[in-house]
Amino acid sequence: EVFTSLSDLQKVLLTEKDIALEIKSHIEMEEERLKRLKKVAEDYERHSQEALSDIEKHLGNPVNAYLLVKRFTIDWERIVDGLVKANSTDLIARLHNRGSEFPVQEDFEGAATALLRLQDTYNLPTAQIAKGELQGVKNSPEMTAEDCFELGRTAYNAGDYYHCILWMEEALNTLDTEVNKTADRALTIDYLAYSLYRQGNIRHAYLLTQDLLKIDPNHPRAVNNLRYYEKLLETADQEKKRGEEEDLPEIQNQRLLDDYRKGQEFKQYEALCRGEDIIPDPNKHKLKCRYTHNNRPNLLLRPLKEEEAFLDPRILFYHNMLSDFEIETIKRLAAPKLKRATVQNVYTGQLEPAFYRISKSAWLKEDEDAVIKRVNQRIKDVTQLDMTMAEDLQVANYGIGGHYEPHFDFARKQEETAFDYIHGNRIATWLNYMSDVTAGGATVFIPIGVKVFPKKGSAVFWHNLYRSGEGDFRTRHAACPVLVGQKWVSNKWIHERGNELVRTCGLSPYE
Ligand SMILES: O=C(O)CCC(=O)C(=O)O
Ligand SMILES: [Fe+2]
Repeated sequence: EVFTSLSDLQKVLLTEKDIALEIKSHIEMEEERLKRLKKVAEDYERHSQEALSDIEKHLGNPVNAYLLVKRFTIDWERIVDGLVKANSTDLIARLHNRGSEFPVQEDFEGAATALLRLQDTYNLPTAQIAKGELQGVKNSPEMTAEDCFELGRTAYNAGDYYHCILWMEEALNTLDTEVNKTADRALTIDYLAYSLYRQGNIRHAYLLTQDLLKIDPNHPRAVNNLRYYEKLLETADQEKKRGEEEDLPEIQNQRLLDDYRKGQEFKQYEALCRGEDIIPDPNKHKLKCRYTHNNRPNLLLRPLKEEEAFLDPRILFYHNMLSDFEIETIKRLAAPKLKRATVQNVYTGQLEPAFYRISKSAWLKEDEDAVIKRVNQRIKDVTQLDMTMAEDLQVANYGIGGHYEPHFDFARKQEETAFDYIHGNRIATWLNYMSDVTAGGATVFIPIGVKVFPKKGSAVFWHNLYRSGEGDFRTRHAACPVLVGQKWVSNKWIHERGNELVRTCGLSPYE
């Protein structure tokens, strides 16, 4: 699955370069082959001309007879095998034999789904995406009618008629402007009409199907569909007991959402990702920033700039956490180990990939490199928490539209399997941003309306648990889909055990 991380897609670009070389060398070979094949044709032509000019004399010579037969047997096989058969099967095998860097259908569907997700989350008009404009950033070519069509078809195959309508309409608009048409108008209308019907626009489906029949009068499905839509319209008209033609209603096209996505939280999550202020922070004027060193030798020499992002729960932002060198080292160590991120199944305790978390991640141990040790030490110095039970440093790279939907970092009571008693629950999260993200990719805390935008070298820190060990539900957070650019993060999950005397209980469970 190369679509789940941009790091892997980078390899695909190199593959593309190799492929160009392979094809070019193949063409050279083929040109050579055709040259020799042409010589064979000329030789046959010349030979037959000579022989035909005096057939009897020619065939009267047994050597000639022998040679003629040989031309059609022994020589012939050599010619067919060596010169007539093209070697494209070899080429195909060689091109495909490149292992995991070769994107496959699943990757295409992943990339298509990601584009549609970005369209929804960031409220992007279809025409703008087709023009390659993403929130004012333009660095892709315009999509052809066929590019739009294939996106619509992927949506269709997933039963997503909402996006199918948007993209088939875009395909038709683009077709109108194309000199060299890249898509089939009839087929596009076919998909569009049916999707319109599925979204409850029978009259529109009916009219479009009529258009389709003008292009292709014998289209078998269109003939049947037209009759079917006609019937539906008749019944609808009878029910309304209205004889008169009414105006064409506006197209209805509702986004397809499951129950969770229809709910309040998901709406708020998407609004936060777009940078909207969903809950004004009443304590905004009280937020402070300072240099922090905690009297630690390393930090005294290099204090961190600490900024409060929210007071309760306390969310802290650190401006100068990692150096470029440290970031490059962490990325370099993690790149070969990146694997599709998994989440723990609440019921089985098993780790499995999930559509709501699309990124690749790797774990780095402290002894792998001095940089890891140094970064871990810095986190310890700043948070003053005990790290004995902390998890290894996790590195994540988000792919096209990569995201992590709202979740808690701590395990809830019903997920007893998630964390053992030796380590305890995840008391706190330290999250390093290891790249700037051109657009999108914020970390958002939904219940409190906080959004943190990644900045290379900076970090955020928060406690997931109250001092009592109760989970703090206000820390529910998410990683918004990356709209433009790359997103690399690394994080350290710190656990309860060892911190009993560092972060002691208060008087109430919720402080
Ligand atoms: O990448 C982010 O912004 C947040 C990641 C996160 O919440 C997690 O990995 O648990
Ligand atoms: Fe998280």
